[in-house]
Amino acid sequence: MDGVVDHLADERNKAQFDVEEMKIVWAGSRHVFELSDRIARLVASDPVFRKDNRATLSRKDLFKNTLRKAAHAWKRIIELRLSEEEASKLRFYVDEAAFTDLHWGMFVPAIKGQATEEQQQKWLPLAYKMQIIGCYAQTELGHGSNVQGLETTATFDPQTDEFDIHSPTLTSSKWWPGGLGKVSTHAVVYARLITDGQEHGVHGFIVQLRSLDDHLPLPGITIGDIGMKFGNGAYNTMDNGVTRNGKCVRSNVPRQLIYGTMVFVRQTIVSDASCALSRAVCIATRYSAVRRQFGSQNGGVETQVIDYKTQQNRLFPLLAAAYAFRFVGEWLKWLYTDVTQRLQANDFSTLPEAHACTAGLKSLTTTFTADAIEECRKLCGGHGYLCSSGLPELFAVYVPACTYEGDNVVLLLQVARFLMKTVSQLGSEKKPVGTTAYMGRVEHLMQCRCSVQKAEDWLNPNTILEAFEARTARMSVAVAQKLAQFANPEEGFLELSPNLVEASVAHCQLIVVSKFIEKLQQDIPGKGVKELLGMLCNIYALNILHKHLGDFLSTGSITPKQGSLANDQLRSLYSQVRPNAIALVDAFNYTDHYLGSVLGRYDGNVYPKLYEEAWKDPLNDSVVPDGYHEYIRPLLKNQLRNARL
Ligand SMILES: CC/C=C\C/C=C\C/C=C\C/C=C\CC/C=C/C(=O)SCCNC(=O)CCNC(=O)[C@H](O)C(C)(C)COP(=O)(O)OP(=O)(O)OC[C@H]1O[C@@H](n2cnc3c(N)ncnc32)[C@H](O)[C@@H]1OP(=O)(O)O
Ligand SMILES: Cc1cc2nc3c(=O)[nH]c(=O)nc-3n(C[C@H](O)[C@H](O)[C@H](O)COP(=O)(O)OP(=O)(O)OC[C@H]3O[C@@H](n4cnc5c(N)ncnc54)[C@H](O)[C@@H]3O)c2cc1C
Repeated sequence: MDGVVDHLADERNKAQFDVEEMKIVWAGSRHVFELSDRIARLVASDPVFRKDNRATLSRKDLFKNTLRKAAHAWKRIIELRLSEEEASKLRFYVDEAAFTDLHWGMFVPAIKGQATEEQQQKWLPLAYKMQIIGCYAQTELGHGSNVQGLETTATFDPQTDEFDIHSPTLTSSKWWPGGLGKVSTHAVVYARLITDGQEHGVHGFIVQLRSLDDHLPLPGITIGDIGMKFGNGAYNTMDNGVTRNGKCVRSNVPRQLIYGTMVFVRQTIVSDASCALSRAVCIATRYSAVRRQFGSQNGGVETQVIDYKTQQNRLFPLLAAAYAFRFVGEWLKWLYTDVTQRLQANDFSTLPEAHACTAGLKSLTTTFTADAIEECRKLCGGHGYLCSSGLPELFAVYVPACTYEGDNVVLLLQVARFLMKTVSQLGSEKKPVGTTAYMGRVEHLMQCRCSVQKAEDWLNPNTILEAFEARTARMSVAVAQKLAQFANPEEGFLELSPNLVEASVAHCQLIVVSKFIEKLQQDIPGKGVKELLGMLCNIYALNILHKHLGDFLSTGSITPKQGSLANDQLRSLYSQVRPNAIALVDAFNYTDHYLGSVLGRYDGNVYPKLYEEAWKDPLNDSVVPDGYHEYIRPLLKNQLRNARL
């Protein structure tokens, strides 16, 4: 900030905690913080990674620009001999959806998780050096959620020792895979395995799609892009593809491992939610401190909009959620690592819980984040609607996360199956463990009474936890009892699916709250850091309680009076967080390049920069617009009307 006026300096001076230490907590460790900081600055200072022109480029130019950036990123990774961790951070800060996301995020993990040793030795070195580019081709035109309904077949031909991959119908065309449309040379294709005329369910196969010499599709394969997607710029940097038919290599893995890639990617999506959410919150918080409306006395300064309680009530729960998702993401990473180690030792016992947690938390965090980005846009008033605020593009890129890698409702129904199974086993030998351990105390949770008598009582983590546990246990048991009344359980499951989804949401919210509380039990250094995190944890929990008051009241987990006290406590927490708001978003340590927002600039110098940015629009290249002579001038001169007379 040398030589630059910091319009937010007063705000930064108000902070009551050690921001530098909070940056370490947010990053996860000092090592990750230093590495991220170095790579973020490297990307920000490289003109090839400029991204402020995305909204005005045509699709073709946008796509070519993405190819250029991806090639440049790879060049820098090689030149600087970046480690895998550094390279992945570099792609993160380049911040442009591209085929490389799928290559590194799904193709490589699918081979690592599903291929045999021999296959890995063949394919991984090629993929690591980007001598082949891969994608993940599961979804078809006719089926996405219903993986077992995929129509593509892989028929083994013992004569040639090959699998014949066939898409027999239009609906069996692979449709959506990122990177498939224009770039990928290879794909992990999911198809129904057929040997000796017998079907063996859906398996993954590595298929070469394009020639490595001239990039043309191999014989029998038709490939293209599926067309423009939501939002200008945004996810249109990605080629999502359609393809039909093909020959392929082979695969032979246990069925459960086929699901492993989805568990892995869902886990990364939860961490990614905290990034997208924190980014939107950073923009809205800084702008809310800069923006002033009303309240001036005798010509004095007007009120910063961040000081309005309604603004705080909308903004601070989102800030709290960004931290909450960060910590639950950390925990989920640990869970995934643990389950992977067990799977390698042929222990599949924790896979159902890992599946339920990744599916449920992916659903919860992406739904919340997509809604929150839109809320942040509204929190920035009219200027939030400008592309230069960064929020429209962030929303357009982010919102498909509610659909890809599993539709969020379909995923919650998976959690519901897991929950109902857990409830049905209560009282048996099989004790609930991990995230469902609380169900082991179901008798207590069904009849316990919340002890809150005054607002401050809601600051006790055990009180919060018990209220959340009671709500979830009671909702789960109630829906399980209703299910038991159906002669056909599958019919009951369909009929009661809205209630089941609500119980799943409650369970996932409980996980997030409990992992935040667990985080606070760790040793967290730095003046005031733990205190601020404690406030955010309480805001996250009490805001959910307020928003889902109906659940808490109808299950009798709290009384109306206690609900009202929770709300009083929330308001008091907002006042305590307010002086720390700017420092709390500074702790994300985002560069202005990564934020990509005039409203969220670190220095808060919003108005001159908004003005400057507006002049850069191609529409302002000429003072008199194209089309004036054809369409405006005749109108003004009434020439058309005169001609008719
Ligand atoms: C810009 C990018 C930003 C961020 C991302 C960051 C990093 C990530 C990198 C790249 C991502 C980039 C872009 C996104 C790309 C998107 C890719 C995709 O979308 S790929 C396609 C994903 N498709 C799906 O997710 C399909 C959803 N459907 C399913 O998962 C399943 O089919 C479903 C669970 C719905 C199946 O239901 P059902 O028919 O009941 O089950 P089935 O018979 O198949 O199985 C029964 C049995 O298995 C259990 N099970 C199901 N799934 C899993 C699993 N994943 N793991 C473990 N176990 C599983 C199920 O519970 C059941 O068990 P029981 O018999 O009840 O014990
Ligand atoms: C940007 C983007 C990138 C993608 N990238 C890839 C990729 O790289 N590779 C790939 O293979 N796929 C990819 N996909 C596809 C994606 O995984 C699927 O779109 C997703 O799994 C949802 O499936 P669907 O489209 O079949 O939705 P549908 O299942 O058709 O959903 C339609 C509606 O039906 C509801 N519904 C469906 N089933 C049920 C049920 N059992 N009970 C209640 N409601 C139900 C859903 O909630 C939803 O409201 C991508 C999609 C997008 C948008």
